[in-house]
Amino acid sequence: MCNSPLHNLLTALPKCEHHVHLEGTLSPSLLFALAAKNNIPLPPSAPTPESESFDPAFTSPSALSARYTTFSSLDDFLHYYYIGFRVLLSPSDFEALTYAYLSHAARSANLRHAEVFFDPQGHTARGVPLEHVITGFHAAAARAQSEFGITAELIPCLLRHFSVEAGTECFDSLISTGGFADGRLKGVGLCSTELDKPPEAWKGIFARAKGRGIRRTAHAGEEGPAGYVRAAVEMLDVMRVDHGVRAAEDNAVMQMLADKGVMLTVCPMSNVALKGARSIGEVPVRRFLDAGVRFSLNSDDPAYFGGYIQENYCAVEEAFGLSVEEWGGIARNAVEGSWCSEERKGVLLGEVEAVLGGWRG
Ligand code: HPA
Ligand SMILES: [Zn+2]
Repeated sequence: MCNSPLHNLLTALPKCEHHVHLEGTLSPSLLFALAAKNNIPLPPSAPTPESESFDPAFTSPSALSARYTTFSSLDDFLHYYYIGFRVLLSPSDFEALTYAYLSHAARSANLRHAEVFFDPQGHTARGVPLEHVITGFHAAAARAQSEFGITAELIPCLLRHFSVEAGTECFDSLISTGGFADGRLKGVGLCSTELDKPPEAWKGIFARAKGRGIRRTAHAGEEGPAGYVRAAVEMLDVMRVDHGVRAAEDNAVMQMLADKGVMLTVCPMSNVALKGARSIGEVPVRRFLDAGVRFSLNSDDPAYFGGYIQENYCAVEEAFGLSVEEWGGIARNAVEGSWCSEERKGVLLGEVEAVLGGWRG
C-alpha cells in the first residue's frame, strides 16, 4: 500500500507488462526449494578448496534476499541471476515459476497481459532443452488465463555476454522449435551485460528476424549510453527498447523516439536497485512525459529488485505525483504498445476506460 491518494486507482488500473524476465521472478524461497528438489548444489556457504568461492548469501533464503538489496551494478546482479538458473530443469519447474508470477501479478495488480522474456542460452548451455521452457511456460499461461483471464506471451532474448556466432546458433534453434511460426514465441529480444556491447553487433540476426516477420526488442540505454538506444532503433529496427532511460541524456535521441513512437519499457525499481538512479525520482519519467516519449512501467526482475509491477506503479506515483490523466495515458500506451491482437487490445482499452470512468465518478 503506498501513501498516494491515487493508490486504489493504481491498483485497479488494468496493466500490461512488457519487461519481465521469467528467471527474474524466481524468489529466494523457490530457488532453495527447487535446488533441494533437483539436487542442485548452490555456491557453498562454507569454503571448499576446489569449488566456487565462499558466498554467505547462499546460507538461507533470507541471507540471499538481504544480498539482493546491495547490488552495485547490472553485472553484480547478473552473477546471482545466472546462479539462480541452475535450479530450473524440468517443464514443471518452468510451469511453477510462470504460474507463481502470473497469479501473483493478476491478483495483486490487475495485470491483464504479460510479455515475458527468457534467456534460451542460459538454459541450453546447461543442457536444458528449449522445449522445457516453452511447454512449461505455456501450460502455466493457459491455466492462468482460465483462472484470471490474463494473457501471456513468451519472448526469447539473446545474451550479449555470448558471441554473435552463439547468438546466431541460438536464433536458428529457436526457429527450429517452430515457436515463431505457431505463436508460442512472440518476438526476439537482446539482454545481459551492456557496457562495451553495442547493439549493432547483432544487426545480422535482427535483420533475419525482420525478414521472417518476427517482432524485435532490445535492452539498451540501461547502463550503456544514449547512442546505444539510437543504434537499437536504427540498426536493429526494434519496435520497443527495454529500459532506454539513458536516452534522456541526449535530446536528439529523445526526439527520434518521440517521432518514431518507439516505446521504452521502463523499470524504475530495477534502475534504483542496480544503481543507474539514486532514487525513483531520478528515473526520467517526467522528461519522457514532457517530451512525448511513450513508455510502459515494468518490474524487470521482481524477485531481485524488491517489487512487482504494482510496486513500480506506486513508487512512480510517490516520486512524481502524476495526474489521473497522465496515468490514463500510461495505461493506454501500455495496451497499445503490446504485441497482442487488435481484438485483445480493444478489450483491454475498454477495461482501462471503465476503471478511469469509475474513478472520475
Ligand atoms: O535489467 C536487465 N538488463 C540486462 N539483462 C537482464 N537480464 C535480466 N535482467 C536484465
Ligand atoms: Zn531486463
